[in-house]
Amino acid sequence: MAISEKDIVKALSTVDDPDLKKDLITLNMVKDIHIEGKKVSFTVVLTTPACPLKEVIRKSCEEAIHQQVDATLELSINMTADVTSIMPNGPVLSGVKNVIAISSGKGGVGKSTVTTNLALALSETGAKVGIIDADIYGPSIPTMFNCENDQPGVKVINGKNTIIPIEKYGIKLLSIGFLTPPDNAVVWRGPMASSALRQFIVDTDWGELDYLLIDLPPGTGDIHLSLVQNASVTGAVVVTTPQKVALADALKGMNMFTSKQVNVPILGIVENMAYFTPEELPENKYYIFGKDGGKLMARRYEVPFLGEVPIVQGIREGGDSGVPVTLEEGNIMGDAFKDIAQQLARTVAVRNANAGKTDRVEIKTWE
Ligand SMILES: Nc1ncnc2c1ncn2[C@@H]1O[C@H](COP(=O)(O)OP(=O)(O)OP(=O)(O)O)[C@@H](O)[C@H]1O
Repeated sequence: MAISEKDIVKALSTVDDPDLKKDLITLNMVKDIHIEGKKVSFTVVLTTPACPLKEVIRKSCEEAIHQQVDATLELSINMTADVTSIMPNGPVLSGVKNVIAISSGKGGVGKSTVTTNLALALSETGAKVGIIDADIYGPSIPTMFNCENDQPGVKVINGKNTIIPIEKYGIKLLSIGFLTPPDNAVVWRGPMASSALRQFIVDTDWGELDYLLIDLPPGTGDIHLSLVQNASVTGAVVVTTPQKVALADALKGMNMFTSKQVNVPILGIVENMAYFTPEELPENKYYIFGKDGGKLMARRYEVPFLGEVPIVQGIREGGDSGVPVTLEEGNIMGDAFKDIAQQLARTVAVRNANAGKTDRVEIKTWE
């Protein structure tokens, strides 16, 4: 008997996406089914190009069809990805699928290092990525991307002056640091900084992006408020070191995002400087700031733990030289960031599949 498209759909409706816990047909992930005699081809559209379960899903599709339809079919499965979004398609950031806040309670815990390397790791999987460096106290993204002397462009689009981000290593970038000379310490006042961030969000041509990462100042303040008022934020990543004082501050940050008025979900915790390890002796681990603080915090507050990064000289050097470790082929520290990026992309996909959009915040001040 000839095989029909219906038979294939029926078999694939028994295959679940392990993260999203629904079947591929319900999730509308199967496209372009073609049948020619014993040859069957179709495309599975995953929700993240970084999907570590790609091969598991492919195998499950093969098994389902061979077991339920015909064991002799010749299958050709094309695995692609289309990052999901819960952003409203309004005029603001209309081509941006996910806005992700990268935050920390304390300063100096490695928020910009994590933002930089996560952006590069996400981009390496094929995603389109941008960064807004909104850290008014120490905008370090231009240094980490070795573009301190670059200037974003301005173009008139639809009669309006529009900022064109600079592009480095395939990442679109804007930094509050581009607005001030590198050797000139400017004290950003709240309203001034908020208005700069607003321009980066509202008056910038970001084009099509899967992820726009926002490197926030440490703590909570006007910039955080400005972000959630101007953009619909997919979620926040909290970067912390394992010691008690950092964790206490990280918790305050988490509570701000999840407060009733702000209502931005926590996508997960990254534990940076989890331990010190000499690069030549990676099996030697020294827990100088304590052990597993971020992991335990994630467990306690029931938020995803995205991964840990040790203190390694190369990470600091990569940040200072403007060639982040993730760019270095075969660098095991780069692999740590790649794992975290995969986890983050998965968490975003799960969040988008299960929850509604985050509304922009209408409040004017924190309560
Ligand atoms: N895992 C790591 N190993 C080694 N050095 C690191 C690591 N993470 C961050 N650093 C270094 O620590 C310093 C502070 O990091 P970074 O600027 O990323 O922190 P931050 O939290 O963004 O700081 P700020 O509070 O100024 O925004 C930088 O010199 C960076 O290279």
